[in-house]
Amino acid sequence: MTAGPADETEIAREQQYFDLAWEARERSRQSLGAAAAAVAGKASVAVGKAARGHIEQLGDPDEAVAIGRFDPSDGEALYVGKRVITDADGELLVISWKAPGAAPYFTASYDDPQGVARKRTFEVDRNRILGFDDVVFADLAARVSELTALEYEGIDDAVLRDLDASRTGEMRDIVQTIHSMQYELVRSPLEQLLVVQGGPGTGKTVVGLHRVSWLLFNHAAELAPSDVLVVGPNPTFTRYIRQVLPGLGDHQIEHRDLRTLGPQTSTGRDEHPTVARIKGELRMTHLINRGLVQRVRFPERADRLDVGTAAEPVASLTRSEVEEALGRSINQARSYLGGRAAMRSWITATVTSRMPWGSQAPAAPVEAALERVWPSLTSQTFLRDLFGSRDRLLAAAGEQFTAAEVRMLFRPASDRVSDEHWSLTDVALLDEVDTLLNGSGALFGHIVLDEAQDLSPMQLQSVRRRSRTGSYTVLGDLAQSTGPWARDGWEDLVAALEFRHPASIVPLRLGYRVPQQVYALAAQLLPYSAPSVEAPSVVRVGPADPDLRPVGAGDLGPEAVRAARDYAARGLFVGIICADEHRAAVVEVLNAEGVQFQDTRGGSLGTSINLVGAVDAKGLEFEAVVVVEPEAIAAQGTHGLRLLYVALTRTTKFLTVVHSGEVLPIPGRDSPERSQAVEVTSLQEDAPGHQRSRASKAGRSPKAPDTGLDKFSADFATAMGVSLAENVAATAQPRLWTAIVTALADELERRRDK
Ligand SMILES: Nc1ncnc2c1ncn2[C@@H]1O[C@H](COP(=O)(O)OP(=O)(O)OP(=O)(O)O)[C@@H](O)[C@H]1O
Repeated sequence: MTAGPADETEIAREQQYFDLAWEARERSRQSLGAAAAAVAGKASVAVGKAARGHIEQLGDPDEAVAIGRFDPSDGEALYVGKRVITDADGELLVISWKAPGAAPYFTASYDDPQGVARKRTFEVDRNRILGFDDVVFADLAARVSELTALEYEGIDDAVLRDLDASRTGEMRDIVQTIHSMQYELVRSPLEQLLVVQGGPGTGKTVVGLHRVSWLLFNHAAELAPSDVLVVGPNPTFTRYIRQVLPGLGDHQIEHRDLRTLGPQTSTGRDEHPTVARIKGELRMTHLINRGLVQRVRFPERADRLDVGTAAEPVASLTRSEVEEALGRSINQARSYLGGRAAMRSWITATVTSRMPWGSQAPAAPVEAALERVWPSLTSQTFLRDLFGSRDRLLAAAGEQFTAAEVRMLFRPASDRVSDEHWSLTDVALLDEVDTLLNGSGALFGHIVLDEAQDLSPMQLQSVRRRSRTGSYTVLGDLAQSTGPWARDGWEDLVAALEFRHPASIVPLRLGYRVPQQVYALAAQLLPYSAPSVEAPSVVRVGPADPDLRPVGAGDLGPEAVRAARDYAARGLFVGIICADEHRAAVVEVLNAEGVQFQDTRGGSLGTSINLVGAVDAKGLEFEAVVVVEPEAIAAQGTHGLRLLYVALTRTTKFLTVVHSGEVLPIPGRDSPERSQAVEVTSLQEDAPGHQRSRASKAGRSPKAPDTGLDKFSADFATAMGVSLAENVAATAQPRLWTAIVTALADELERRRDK
């Protein structure tokens, strides 16, 4: 934005406020620092810790004090920032974006200004104001018929600027530009299983993370940071997102990925999809359960259990008394190892009672006898032994698996358990075993599950067992669902996770990441790969059309590297996405040409060129993407076209497709029932009013999805006499809001029940 003379005066005025707030914040930092230093090394560790915690809450000294402000028609302007700032007298200078009082900044719209006359979004360089964008709601309302699609949807220049900003290997927060639809999800009640379905780049991940921050602020009494678990698909993704929450002032939140969601990390064992599919099924819990119980047994062909050796006998227990004790311990035990401890106590007590008065059963012989009837196991030793023995598998499988399935599950066991290779599906099984061995582990009050569309029932069970409350935010896109457990609906996931609280499935419909020209290409896959999924409306037009480069099969690697190097030379953050079969060819050229690159299989992103497998590209984004040989990506698994859709939708700006086969290898493309074209227009280029008429043509309002909450929460607030001023006061009293949200949730539940 270019500032005119009037703007210059206004910027100077705003800068004064920014300077004032900055000084107040830095004064707080100094006094907290002094308090922490004063108690350092003394007994008041808690005071020092609290002071340091508060300093952390103040954020970076370079951070701008506010992201924007809004002017109520009948009151003073309110500045909204990432954190609360008060002056020396405790007066609020900046309210937190998470406070209920800040809601109008995000939710005011031209047809429901909510008492807001104007919303201003600042453009800053650290705490220096460079300019601002104003939305004057009265103006918008007066020219409804002329609104551009962007204005209609509430997308302003600040959003477009943000989307054009450079990308690195770390996701950033979007506090300043959270869209009203996204905000409704961010602040929707804690007590629910919220499933967010949205196309690529609709903001599911950022929304999920901002929701965590919002929940922690507004439900501080029920939810501590260490009570929140964020689960992503792989370590690269987790590294990509893990700075967002600390940047929002929320530390100590646990991040895990599916490869580490168990007692043992996956070591990348390759597995046939049919085997992976079987191992993802819930009947595996029966197999594991039975397999474990069968490890507890009196030795065959023996009628006594001797404690001690032939040379040094201690005692001898009969088969029947031991079997009776085993049965009792199994029935009463809460875990395998708990039962084993009970059995140890029984052997010790029984042997002691048969020894001369005053003697105690010696520990080592008792342990050896115990090991023969109730072996000590770890999850890894148990599963290695189970999969490595056809007899054990057959005995555990019972009627629930066919002989062919048992054959598929069998694999030769490694000599040492540390040499065993574990697949991704093994992790969920090991987790099941771990729970049976040791009982439940840590439980969380809220779980965010990202890229949830691919999870197997066993993986969902792993997630479910970590939930204490049934409160989840589940994020995913059915059109990107691939792998052995690809799904076309959310019903089974909801059934697997839902308990205590109701589920709601809410869509996100605006595509932020992918530019219109690129999405127009990718969206052609949708009618074939995921016909029931609606394409998002893309927000903006990109800088270039997709660059499609036909080459001979032998030139795929060199051409892909050439394109990537060109992008990197322009300072862009690049991803080369290919099928596994082309990885080696690309690596060879990269190495031969001495190109620095990051192979994301190592678990992280580099800052320039990254080489990414199509499956691992999920959730990631780059400024420029080079997709290598779409046919090979589409041939990976039964949902290859979905995988290609993922690969084509990773860019924020440029896309090059290097191909020797077809760019969009769609089988049966010309069949009439599938030939409907997907029209992808960008809101940015839409003629005035176009978006509105298009939306009404499709029979839906372009406003936020009707969760029933919007209107109701407005009614409820009015009924309770919660004015804007009181909402602001609630900034300092999050508990009031908690009460409102709880009451809202109760009321919603009551209505649902009716
Ligand atoms: N309101 C917004 N303002 C600015 N940027 C946004 C907004 N919403 C989303 N974005 C940006 O759009 C991009 C995509 O967001 P995100 O990764 O959360 O999408 P996603 O729906 O999870 O995508 P995928 O399905 O590919 O995993 C990110 O760069 C994010 O910062």
